[in-house]
Amino acid sequence: MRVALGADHGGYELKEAILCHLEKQGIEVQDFGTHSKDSVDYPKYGFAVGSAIIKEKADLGIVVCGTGLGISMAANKIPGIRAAVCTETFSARMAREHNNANILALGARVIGVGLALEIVDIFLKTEFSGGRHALRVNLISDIERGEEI
Ligand SMILES: O=C(CO)[C@H](O)[C@H](O)[C@H](O)COP(=O)(O)O
Repeated sequence: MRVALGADHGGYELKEAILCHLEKQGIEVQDFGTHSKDSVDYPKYGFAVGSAIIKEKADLGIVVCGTGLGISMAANKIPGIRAAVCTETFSARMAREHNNANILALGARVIGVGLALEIVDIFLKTEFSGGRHALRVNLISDIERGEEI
């Protein structure tokens, strides 16, 4: 599995913890920055991670900002990206199982590192269950294409 990782300054420290956690497990990680706590603009990092997924350079993405909100909004502007903000493990599992989310968004000012790493592990190990959920995810794609549903 290849994971694309990105954060703004608010998410920088949690991103570093996630990077270390995933590398310890032998997971291939592409780090799109930011690389310090200096103030930066979160849309650039949401775009970089989302683009890596769409270009098939990574299988799943993880983005982090203060709340997970702004960076997920930016990533979700890319057609084909389904970024889900998760603050607990149940939503992380459902985001993959039911919504086929391809990016996990975390808020470093909302949850602690321990919970964030548990959420990451669950998100990465859960498979999309397809079936009726695939039909619904396809309807999201129809909306992206400007179709009426
Ligand atoms: O985009 C956000 C909110 O949706 C993130 O939490 C940012 O990290 C936050 O807005 C950055 O705020 P700062 O005051 O510039 O550190």
